[in-house]
Amino acid sequence: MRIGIIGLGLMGGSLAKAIKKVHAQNSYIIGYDTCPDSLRAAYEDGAIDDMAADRQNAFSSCNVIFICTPVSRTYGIVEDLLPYVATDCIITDIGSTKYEVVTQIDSLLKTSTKRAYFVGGHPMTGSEKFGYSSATSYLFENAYYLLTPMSDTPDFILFILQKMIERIGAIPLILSASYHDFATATISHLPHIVASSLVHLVRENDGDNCHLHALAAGGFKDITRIASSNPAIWSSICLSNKEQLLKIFGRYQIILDRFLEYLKEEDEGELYHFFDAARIYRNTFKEGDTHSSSKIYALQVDAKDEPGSIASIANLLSEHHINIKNIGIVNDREFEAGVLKIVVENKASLLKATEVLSKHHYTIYY
Ligand SMILES: NC(=O)C1=CN([C@@H]2O[C@H](COP(=O)(O)OP(=O)(O)OC[C@H]3O[C@@H](n4cnc5c(N)ncnc54)[C@H](O)[C@@H]3O)[C@@H](O)[C@H]2O)C=CC1
Ligand SMILES: O=C(O)C(=O)Cc1ccc(O)cc1
Repeated sequence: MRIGIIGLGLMGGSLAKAIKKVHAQNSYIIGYDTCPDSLRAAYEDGAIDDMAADRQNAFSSCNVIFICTPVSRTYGIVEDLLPYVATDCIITDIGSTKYEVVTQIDSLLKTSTKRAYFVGGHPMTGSEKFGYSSATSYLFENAYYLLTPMSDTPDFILFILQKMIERIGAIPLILSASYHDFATATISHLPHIVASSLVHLVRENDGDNCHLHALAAGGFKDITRIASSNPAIWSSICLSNKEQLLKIFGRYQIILDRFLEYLKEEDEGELYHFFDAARIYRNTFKEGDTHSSSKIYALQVDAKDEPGSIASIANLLSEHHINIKNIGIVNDREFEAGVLKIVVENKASLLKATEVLSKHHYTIYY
């Protein structure tokens, strides 16, 4: 299969690496990025097989093209590409908003003489990091990958994309574009705005001694991690999901106003209930519990903040034939001592890893 990837940052770079991991023999990836350094880095890494010199002709042989740029760029790229793509080419994107892009491209395709398909996509995974240097081959594992087909998208087109998504370890889920935008405004876009506004609150209220900055730890760092995300990506997301964001902002304001009322009234019972109801609901979100058939076998282990400590743990597990599926530093910890999250293949590997690491005096958490 010949695959095009336009935009080789965190998401596009990760996609290229993930496809290469599972399809190395029978995939040929042509990449393009307006940033020459990202394009060259992806090529030198072997994540892509060819560097497109331009955005148009270079993709004419592709069966599937993924657009992995800021959402504001997607429509223009499809418009430029369309005259050059092969008949029956599948074009998809991975942008965080769907309704605007899908509606505009639907109109474009309906007035075009070219028979090509567009299916909106959105992997529900990522991080506050950005750029090709942060791309990993395992980003999509066990993540929901939302698809928002057009009303006339043929089943076989959807089937091809679903299979590709499953091969990179993600879980395809079909939604309407409008419901997608409502859902992501609520669970992702508004939380990003809240995180950035909390950072502004500290910045604007700190004194010359910077005490607020020095004291902010634990909960503040947990809730504001995503404020470190790429501003170009997030301003583009907000503009593209303006209607749903305004709606959900209004509902959020009602909750804040309710809280303010309880506080002004010194209503201890309602204040208690406010925190308790949130606590109970929050505790029903299990980390990594995305899909019943994709149980994650993971443990967390304290790693010293010194060179070689991660390698020692990885070597230890490898010596005992324990295959590591995923490994990463947990960001949302109160202290900086470093907790390493390790995902293994199955329950037997998890028990063995626990035994081996305990024997070597590592502290383990689940
Ligand atoms: N960051 C995240 O966690 C997630 C992001 N997304 C979506 O993925 C898309 C990409 O985001 P990231 O990879 O995080 O951003 P990024 O900033 O890491 O990468 C974007 C890349 O697109 C390139 N680019 C920009 N304009 C271009 C153009 N006209 N032609 C070719 N390349 C161009 C940039 O040079 C950059 O390398 C966005 O639409 C975002 O909404 C979706 C899920 C998660
Ligand atoms: O880092 C995080 O927690 C994220 O929220 C990543 C993310 C960013 C944008 C998306 O559209 C989906 C996921």
